[in-house]
Amino acid sequence: MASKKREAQLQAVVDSQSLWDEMLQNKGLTVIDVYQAWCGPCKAMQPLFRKLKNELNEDEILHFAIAEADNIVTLQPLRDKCEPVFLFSVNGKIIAKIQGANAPLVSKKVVNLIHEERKIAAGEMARPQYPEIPLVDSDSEADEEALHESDQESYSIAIIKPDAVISRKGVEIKRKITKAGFFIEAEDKIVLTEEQVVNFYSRIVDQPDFEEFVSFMTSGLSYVLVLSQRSKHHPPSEETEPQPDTEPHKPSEDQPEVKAKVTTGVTKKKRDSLQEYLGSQHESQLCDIEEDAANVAKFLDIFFPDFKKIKRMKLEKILALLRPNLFHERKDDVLHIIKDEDFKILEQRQLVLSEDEAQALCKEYENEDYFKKLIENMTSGPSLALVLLRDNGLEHWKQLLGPRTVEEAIEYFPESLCARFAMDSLPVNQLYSSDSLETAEMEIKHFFPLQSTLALIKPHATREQREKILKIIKEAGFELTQVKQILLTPDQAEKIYSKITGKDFYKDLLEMLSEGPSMVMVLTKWNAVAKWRLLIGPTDPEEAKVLSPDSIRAQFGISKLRNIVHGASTVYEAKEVINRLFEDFSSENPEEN
Ligand SMILES: Nc1ncnc2c1ncn2[C@@H]1O[C@H](COP(=O)(O)OP(=O)(O)OP(=O)(O)O)[C@@H](O)[C@H]1O
Repeated sequence: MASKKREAQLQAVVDSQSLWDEMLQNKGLTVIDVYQAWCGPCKAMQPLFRKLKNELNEDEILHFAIAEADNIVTLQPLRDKCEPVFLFSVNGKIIAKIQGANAPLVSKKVVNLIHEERKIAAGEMARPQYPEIPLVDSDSEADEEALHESDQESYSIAIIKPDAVISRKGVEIKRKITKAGFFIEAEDKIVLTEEQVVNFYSRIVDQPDFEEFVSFMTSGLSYVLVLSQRSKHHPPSEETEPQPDTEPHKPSEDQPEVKAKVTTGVTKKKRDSLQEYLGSQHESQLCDIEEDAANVAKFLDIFFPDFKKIKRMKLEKILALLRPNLFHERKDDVLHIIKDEDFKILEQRQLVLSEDEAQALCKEYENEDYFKKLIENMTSGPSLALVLLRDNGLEHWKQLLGPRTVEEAIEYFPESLCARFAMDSLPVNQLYSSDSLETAEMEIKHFFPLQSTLALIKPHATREQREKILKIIKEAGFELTQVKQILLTPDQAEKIYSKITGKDFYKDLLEMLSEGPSMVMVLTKWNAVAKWRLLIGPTDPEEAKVLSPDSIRAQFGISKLRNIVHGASTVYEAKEVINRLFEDFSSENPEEN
């Protein structure tokens, strides 16, 4: 397991066109790992490169480099490749290319080329006139590109509108869409911005009530879905055709099967029928579908800019834990490694484990004679629990950690975190990993239980400020569970502010709330009440600017009264207000439930 630092020593980092041009001045052979920013250089090949470097011992004529395709114009044709590409440059000329981490082939190529260089230097052979190879255009690559193109064409984008979401019909519509043979490739539950609505509905911008329509579309949560019908491996099957005016075929038990049944060959016909099909199901008013390939490509960029990247990934959420001694002594070192290894830390908390929790997390050691000592140690002080996200996260974390005992780690895997962070206090790995994704899910639910809070964007927020605040909310990892834009009545305001109705500024508060609609939201995440309070900052924006300059109130608040947002103060208050307020909202639309 190589750290980034060691990689950098072994391979020169080429991350700009000028460094690329400079690298081409190398004498002899340079083996270049061309990588994409989102997946990083190919770690699997690094032991091979290190071995070749040591065994061939030709530092003057054998060089290794990593080059990021996105930053180098010459490498443009290699952008967005999902497998690693290795280029072989001899005296500045790219003479060979190998796709995929094919260690035997790469090794053979390097050994042959270095033998040639040795013979040339010894005057035993003339330098072969290898042609410079093009970076693309092999048939297989052209095919791959075409395949990506056709993949893209087979997507459509659906928007399930706010009235459907608030009346809880969104889930039902999604079910009907999958029943009609579509696979939901990606989805998001968001409050659309004005720009997104204008873009998606550009064909109707000239209609007289368009402005009103935009207000409605930006007033609450919508679902945005990326749908596909493609399967490269199954022949067309008449059976799977949806029948717009009859009951559609039986839903598949699981979505991948739905995906596997349909084919590119029938895509167009089936796609044409989705809007019609939803019409026959009386849902077409609640859901709009875009199928035009050019528009779909544009909307993918708008709504899911990372769609292509994420689709190729296997993003996995895992629980990691630093046992008490490690947390106490070397927390920062471990956190640096976690970040260097491209894990995103979604949540983290210190906690003193109960005996039951410690026993559950140390189950793998329960038959060891040091088990009792281990449990004592685990419950003796705070541990650090983390929720981590990464492509192939579970496997990567396990590999980084190495074996379960220090003895084994030191003997066989000295670079593993188990060996590097070994401590006298315990013979076991100081870091914990869930053993499977299922366990990870259960552990995350246990250590990071979800909580909801009530939040409000006050009427004086401009549309632009509201959109920025919603973006901050999303980026902070809150799920927008419910959203309703509403002109709060004094009764409803009292439900939110029951604690302060006796204050002398309460009248002003009511007056301010009557100036226009507020955006009332339920936000959900671990520790949501406290996290939201932290994000909004102190009541007085002037104080917020000093104490918490990045907070929402510091950025957008005007005065104590017009401090842009509200948040419930306690978990109890949040629960009470959400129940009372949203009960109230649903009784406004009884026919919708
Ligand atoms: N001194 C004041 N003058 C004018 N308005 C005030 C004053 N203090 C509070 N408010 C208004 O009343 C709201 C509720 O006041 P509270 O004391 O509960 O503050 P808070 O808990 O920080 O804010 P919130 O409950 O809105 O999150 C504040 O958000 C603010 O709009």
